[in-house]
Order: sequence, then C-alpha cells, then structure tokens
Amino acid sequence: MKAALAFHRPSIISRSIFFSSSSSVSLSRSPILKYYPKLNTNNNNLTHQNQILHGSGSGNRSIRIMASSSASVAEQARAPPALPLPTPPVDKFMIALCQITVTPDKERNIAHARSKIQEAAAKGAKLVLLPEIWNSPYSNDCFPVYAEDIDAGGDASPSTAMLSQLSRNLNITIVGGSIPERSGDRIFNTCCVFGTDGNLKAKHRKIHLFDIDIPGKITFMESKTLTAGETPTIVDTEVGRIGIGICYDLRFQELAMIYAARGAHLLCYPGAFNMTTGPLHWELLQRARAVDNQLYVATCSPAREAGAGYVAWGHSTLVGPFGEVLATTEHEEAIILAEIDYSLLELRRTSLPLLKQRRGDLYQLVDVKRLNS
Ligand SMILES: NC(=O)CC(=O)C(=O)O
Repeated sequence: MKAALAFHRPSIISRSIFFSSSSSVSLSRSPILKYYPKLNTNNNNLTHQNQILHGSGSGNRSIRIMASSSASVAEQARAPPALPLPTPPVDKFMIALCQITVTPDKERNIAHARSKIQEAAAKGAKLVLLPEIWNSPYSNDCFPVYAEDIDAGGDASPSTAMLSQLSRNLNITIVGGSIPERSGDRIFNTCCVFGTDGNLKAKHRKIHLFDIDIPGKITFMESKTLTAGETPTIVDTEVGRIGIGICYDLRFQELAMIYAARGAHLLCYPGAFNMTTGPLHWELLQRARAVDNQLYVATCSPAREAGAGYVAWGHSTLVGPFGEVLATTEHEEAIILAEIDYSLLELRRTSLPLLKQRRGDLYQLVDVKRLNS
C-alpha cells in the first residue's frame, strides 16, 4: 500500500486477506481486495469501488490478516487496512464553532442559531459547527417534547429545515450539532450534516448513550428516553472528509480510530460536557483523539446557563493534528473562528509516522461495518 500518510491519488491497491472463523473461510487463493476508496454517504457506510469481498457474511468472526509480500506489519494493525488519506477538496478554510445559549423556548433557539450561523458565515466560515442539543434543554423530560421527525422534514423538523435553508443560501457546510429526533416510537440524539446545496448529506445518531452516576456530583441516564445509534458516520463534504461523534462518543477511541482509518481529515463532536467531567476530561479527550489519529478535532458545546437543570461546561475547541489547541473559549456565548490547514496533516504524519509504525502482529483494530460491507 502506498503509504497511508500520503494524500490519495486514485490508484488500485491490492491486498490478500484471510478470514479465520468457526467456518474457517480461507481466502488465500483468488481473493484480491482492491481498495479504491469512495464514500457512500447514503447509508453512512463506507464502500469501495472495485472491491471484491469474498467470504462476507454476518456473525462473529475473528479476523486474521496475513501479510502478503507487499503488506507491512503496520498495515495489519487495522482490518481492513487503513484507506489512504484522500486529497481534501480545499487546503485551508475557516471553521466556526457556535457556542450558543439554549433556552426552553424552541422557536427562540432556532431563530438564535440562525442568526449566529449567519454571523459566522459573514465572518468567512465555510464550515459551521453547532452544539449538542441546541434546540431544547438537555433533559430526559424535554427530549420527547422537543423531538422532531427529521426524515419527514419541513414542518415536522423546523430545526433541520432552517439548517438546510441556511447551508444553501450561505453556500456553507453545516454540522448541525444535535437535536432530539423522533423516529417511530424511538428518540435519538441526532446530528445532521448539510452540504452547500442544502441537502442532508449524513445523519449521525449518538452511538454511545451517556449513562453516568457519580454520587453527589452528577447522575444522568440518557437511556431512560433515548435509543443508541448503530452506525459510525463519516461523510465527504466540500471541506473535507468528516467523522461525526456526539459528546459521549468522544470517550470511545475506537470510533475515532475507525474514522481515521477511513481517511477522515477532521472529526466533529457536538458535545455538552458538565461541571464535573468538563474540567477534567473535555480538552484531554479532544487532544487525545487528535494526537493519536493525527487529524483535526472540533468540538462545540452550548454556552453555560448557571440556572439550567444540566449545566454545560462550554469551552468549545479546535485541536490540530499535533494535539495542539488552536482555538478555544470560556463558557459564555461565543463564535470561535479558526483556520484549518490540511497541509499540516501530511506534515505531522511525515514527521511522526505512526501509521507506518503500528504493530499489527501485536494488536489490531477491526472496523466491523466496513469489513462486512
Ligand atoms: N453529555 C455527554 O454525553 C457526555 C459527558 O458529559 C461526559 O462524557 O462526561
């Protein structure tokens, strides 16, 4: 494989793979996996042009990737092997993190988010990130009341209708924080990504629900009202390939590693950490995700409301691929504008070639969805 640290120019890469399972499917003879990465964002799954995947099927399989003559030990560390980093559609652009106040008045929240997105775009932002649960107070009592049917759209989802309209009118990409989503009798914590044409490019439902009990400090059980999403979400946008997580998803490094292996340039996490875990973990986790995976990480929190039932930590932040904090803020309402320079990805990965140095003979990350697609 041409080093994954180089930006990908279309080329066909061959790899031999063995699957070992209870049925012991051996793919040693004819199987050539040809990787030519292309994102299919319709179902949020990654697919490959020209991929011939033998022995696919569901169920638990232990996977062993045998080194072909050209495969290095490092490439075995991820199954399937990491995709080369795609050439980003832009080298540099401005991102805006809109740390906004959230009130019990949903109409006001939508109007307020609208004006802050407009302000960010007027200041040059090409990508705008909103906070977790920005149209509703963050509480199990409120989620069912404020939930919208995103798939029905229009009047059934005034929050996402506004995001779609603005992304088209302002010619920007919006990673729309999250809102409670109603789907049948279930409620999800969902982030919608809109492209510059106003189309919904991806929908991420929070995969890891925030169930926490620190006696005397904080107890919150999202699972009382919410259902967990089932799919990692990575999407090609006009400002690069973006992996999406929501708040608690930030704690699970495997998700970020899967996004990195799928060629993400940037990870976006709308989040609402709290006054107990925020000071301890919020920045630490973002910097860890960024430095481990050598990519950009952006987070966006609601502004802090001292009297709210759930008090958000704030501190929306952009971290660079060296784990460096590039821009951040305190807890008040703010628009954080910062430049993302994708040339740094290649620079950092060349200086510190972690991708080449992994020990696939000792450990392995398995991207279950990609392997089974
Ligand atoms: N609110 C969350 O989902 C996560 C959080 O506050 C934490 O992990 O701490």
